[in-house]
Amino acid sequence: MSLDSPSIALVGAGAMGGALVRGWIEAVRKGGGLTLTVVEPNFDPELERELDAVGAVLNPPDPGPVDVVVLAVKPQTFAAAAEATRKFVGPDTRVLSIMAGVTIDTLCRELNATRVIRSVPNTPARIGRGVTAYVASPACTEEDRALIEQLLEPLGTVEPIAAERLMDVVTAVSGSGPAYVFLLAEVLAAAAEQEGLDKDTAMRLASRTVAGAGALMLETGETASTLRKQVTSPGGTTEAALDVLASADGLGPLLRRAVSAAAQRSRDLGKR
Ligand SMILES: NC(=O)C1=CN([C@@H]2O[C@H](COP(=O)(O)OP(=O)(O)OC[C@H]3O[C@@H](n4cnc5c(N)ncnc54)[C@H](O)[C@@H]3O)[C@@H](O)[C@H]2O)C=CC1
Ligand SMILES: O=C(O)[C@@H]1CCC=N1
Repeated sequence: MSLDSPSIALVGAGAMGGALVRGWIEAVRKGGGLTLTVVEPNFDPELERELDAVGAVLNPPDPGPVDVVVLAVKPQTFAAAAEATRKFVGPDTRVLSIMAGVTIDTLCRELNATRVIRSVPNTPARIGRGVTAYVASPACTEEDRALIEQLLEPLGTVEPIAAERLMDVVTAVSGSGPAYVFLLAEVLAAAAEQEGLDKDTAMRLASRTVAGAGALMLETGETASTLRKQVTSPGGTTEAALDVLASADGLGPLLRRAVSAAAQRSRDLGKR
């Protein structure tokens, strides 16, 4: 998809803000344009070069209120960043936040905004394979939602969420979720080492297994449950392992506690 030449002010361009910029660069390559103001002490010079190469306007003088303000600083930094952000917000500006926990109410109040979208991307966005969930304030129009989806689509799939109260669990599942999967690869490799494999072979086998299983699920469209059953021969090795993982103190209750802790942290971040 191309970009309909929006003017954007991006506040914070680290891992996730940088991924957004990379996605927009790819979109502009396909057509349209972009006027981008970046508020970031350490903006990646490679992104500056790429923006220039696709003909985007970077850091125009006196940008004033823009079409979209994107907040991609840490939630703990928001209060400090808010003051410098207000000058980009006018009556027609949409505010798109990717900050964990920060509520639509807080964003409206701190930025004098009404058309606010709170979203949760995840790190596979770096390769366009992320999933971004979002919820819009009541003042947002259909056009606002369409514009925001256009800005998020380069990151991967986009999921509208029905109610803001669900954004904490969304953050705990898809926002933080990649870390759980990477941890799975790490602990699988550690277990392999304990059973006698050398460190490098263990890590290669574990990471290819996690990556291959994820790709299989994505590319076949089959459910996780179906694919799990395909691996599990009656009386076989997988069954022996799953008896442990699915036990009363196994992976299910453990992840239930982990997701609950992450959702609670998201709520707490919103109270600061
Ligand atoms: N990393 C992840 O997996 C996800 C992160 N998020 C949210 O995305 C936001 C950004 O996270 P990351 O990109 O991972 O963090 P990051 O630390 O990579 O990026 C934050 C950037 O903000 C910049 N910054 C700090 N103070 C600033 C200020 N006053 N004005 C402008 N820029 C300032 C920093 O230099 C840094 O580059 C966070 O709010 C986080 O909750 C949401 C979903 C997933
Ligand atoms: O850990 C965090 O707070 C952020 C939000 C979701 C993923 N990373």
